[in-house]
Amino acid sequence: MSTISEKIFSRAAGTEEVKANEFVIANVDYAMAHDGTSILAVRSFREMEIKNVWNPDRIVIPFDHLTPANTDTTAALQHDTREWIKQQNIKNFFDVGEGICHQLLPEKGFTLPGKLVVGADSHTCTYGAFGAFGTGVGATDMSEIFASGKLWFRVPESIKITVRGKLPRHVFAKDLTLKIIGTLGVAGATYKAAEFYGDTIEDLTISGRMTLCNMAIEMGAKAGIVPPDKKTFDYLEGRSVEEYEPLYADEDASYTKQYNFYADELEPQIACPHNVDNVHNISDIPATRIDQAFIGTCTNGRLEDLEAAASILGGEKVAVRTIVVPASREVLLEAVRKGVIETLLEAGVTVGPPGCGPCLGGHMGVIGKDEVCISTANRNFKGRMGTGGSIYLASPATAAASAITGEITNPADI
Ligand SMILES: CC(C)[C@H](C(=O)O)[C@@H](O)C(=O)O
Ligand code: SF4
Repeated sequence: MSTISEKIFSRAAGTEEVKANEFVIANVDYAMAHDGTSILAVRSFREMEIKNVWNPDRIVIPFDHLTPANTDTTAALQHDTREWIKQQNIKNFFDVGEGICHQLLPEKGFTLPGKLVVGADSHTCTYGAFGAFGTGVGATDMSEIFASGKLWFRVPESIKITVRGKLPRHVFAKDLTLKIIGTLGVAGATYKAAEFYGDTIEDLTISGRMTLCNMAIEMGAKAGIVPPDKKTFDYLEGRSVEEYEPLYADEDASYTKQYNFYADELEPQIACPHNVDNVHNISDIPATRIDQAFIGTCTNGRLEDLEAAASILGGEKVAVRTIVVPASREVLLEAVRKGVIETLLEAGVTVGPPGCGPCLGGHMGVIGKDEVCISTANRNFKGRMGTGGSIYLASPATAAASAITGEITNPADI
């Protein structure tokens, strides 16, 4: 009678049947740090005066947050980290332009069902879309993993979220995700593992499941997990770096809470400033002008997202500056091959290099103090994209529709 998380931790800790709330020391299957956090993890690793990392092949480092470097300070720090990566013989290093960590680890086959993947980034929970236990830690914890390959955990309790029905036209995984977070609240799943079930979840594409699991942390969850199925195995075919064994919850697994959602009547959702759980039906939002639209990030920067935007923007012109940042080189290449980028460029969109782009306000689309941005990202905290400004979170289709009119707009109205 175990949940998926209990099973993964039993395997990773090499103990029989660990239960929620037990403390374990787990072997980490893959460890990830990006340019922002590897710098700090390396600093603390050096302070430990340990010579070599535990296993260079199990460490993955994408440079995505401030790439290409925005200042000479950033450039110098990145240079130092690159040197350390070379010296440690870490081959899984993805430099400028390869893409966002949470897109690259799945594409490169590191996020496998039943595995424990820990990242020095809060949205590491994205990997639950593949039936892995993916979770974020701070840079100091990451340096411990670099050194030993292990980390202690309190095995989380689990909640069960079941979604039934068919998402209407113009309503996407992002809208469902916002609905769930709006209902549970930013602390509604604190330190819980959220397992997702139901025909709506089964119908979601891999990309949609990644959007859903990506935002699990926004309701406080330690992980968000979709049980792996044929779609998962098909995606991983030809990508997975090693064998894996999918793990599923037992029928009588114990959940501290169960929630039910219905997709049939859902309309596009908007998370209004300045909290991710300030979620409303788009029809309840008063006329709101925008200055910028941003489509990208580890939440919504995949091919399917760019296609959804292009299907709205095709033959139209944007009324406000509109920035599209593909989540990875693979996404960008596919979007070029399929003519999606051409459609976006013709509509007046600015396309940036794969990476986080302006998501956390570092560069390439920071907003002014009184400006309003509609964004497909996962956070709308005050100051997230600049010292001031307001951020409305939405799906790529809603962001694209709003870019055309210059105010928050339901894609059904275009
Ligand atoms: C910079 C990094 C530590 C941070 C995170 O952990 O999430 C960033 O990716 C974010 O989205 O705010
Ligand atoms: S795209 Fe945004 S949310 Fe995702 S890892 Fe980068 S900064 Fe964080």
